[in-house]
Amino acid sequence: MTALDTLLQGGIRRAATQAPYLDIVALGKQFGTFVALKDVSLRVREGEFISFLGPSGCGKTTLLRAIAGLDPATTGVIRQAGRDITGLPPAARDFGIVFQSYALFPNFSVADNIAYGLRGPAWPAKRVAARVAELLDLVGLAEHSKRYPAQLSGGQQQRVALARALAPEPGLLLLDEPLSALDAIVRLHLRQEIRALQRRLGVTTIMVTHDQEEAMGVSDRILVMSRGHVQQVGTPEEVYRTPATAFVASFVGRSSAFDAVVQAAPGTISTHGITLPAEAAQGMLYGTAIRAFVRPEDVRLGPAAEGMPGALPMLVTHLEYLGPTCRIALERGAFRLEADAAPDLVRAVGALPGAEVLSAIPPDRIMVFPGDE
Ligand SMILES: Nc1ncnc2c1ncn2[C@@H]1O[C@H](COP(=O)(O)OP(=O)(O)OP(=O)(O)O)[C@@H](O)[C@H]1O
Repeated sequence: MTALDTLLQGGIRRAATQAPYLDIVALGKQFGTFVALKDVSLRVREGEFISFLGPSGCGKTTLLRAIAGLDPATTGVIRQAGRDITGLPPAARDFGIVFQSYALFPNFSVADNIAYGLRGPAWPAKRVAARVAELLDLVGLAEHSKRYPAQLSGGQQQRVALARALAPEPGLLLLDEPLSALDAIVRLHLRQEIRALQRRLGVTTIMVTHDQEEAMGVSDRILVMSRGHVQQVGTPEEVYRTPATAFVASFVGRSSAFDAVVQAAPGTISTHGITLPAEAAQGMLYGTAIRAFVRPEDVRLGPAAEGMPGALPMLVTHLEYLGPTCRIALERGAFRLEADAAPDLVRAVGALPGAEVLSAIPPDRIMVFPGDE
């Protein structure tokens, strides 16, 4: 073993044994008979940025509110920094929170809004003033400290809300759809700012969002939820490339989905009379009904498809020019695929509506899941 190996192994051992900063164990939440969260477990490392992603009503906000103590869980345990906080009221917990609707005090100036939580003996006036000045700088609003919320744009108001949440130096920053009310450009800009700020401060952060691009763009890991269940927890690349369930494959990123059946030859599936090699089907029982997914950027066209197993001519039925790529709808009988290709390639292979192009899917790029999932 080299010195580097020893060092790496030591690091891995330390990471594996390090207690999580936030430890959520078998959390459940019921509203009457309605089960909003079921058996949710998650370990968040110190300094990590985690997003809760899922469709409307899946339980993301309920989970965030349980962590904050705003709506305590029915069952399960939550530990923060080794302390069992499950039964603690919000005021006894250590977090800052930002909501979608800025929730600023309209009759307080920007500076007073930020100072709002800085009370008690630990915060003499001088320290408050210094902390407010520091945060105004941090969120780029030093010149606006005397303004009132109504005199600020939506993005600026959300920066004030962020500064207010961070002011008491909480161990945990909770963001509940913080960007949803903003327009697309401000939204993109602010999400990058939030991430940069979070990295700089090293504050453990959880963000609720239903926008997958947002979650992919800023998170260390994403927790994907559906109907109160955790579907997968993984890095953006893991949830995109190796989704754990059919739900994750269809919810995260674009894909063409089709029903298929596992064939007798190992690693092959068939759909609408077409046989395709699919590595993921290897080891699955002959005759198993599956749901398959293919990402549009994985479809090979023209010369790139030549000689690939399963390559077949497909009819171009529709073409959308999107700037850097074109989105192409392909069809062969009832089998339909969506493909993304650079405009140059589209021109080179003549993939125009009405034309046929040779198309293929690399066998390792077909994601398959048992049909009843
Ligand atoms: N106080 C409540 N009483 C009854 N049901 C509730 C309550 N709060 C939430 N629910 C239900 O729990 C489920 C999860 O709600 P939650 O707000 O966590 O969803 P979400 O994933 O955050 O959705 P959205 O993105 O729309 O905010 C929903 O079906 C919702 O109707």
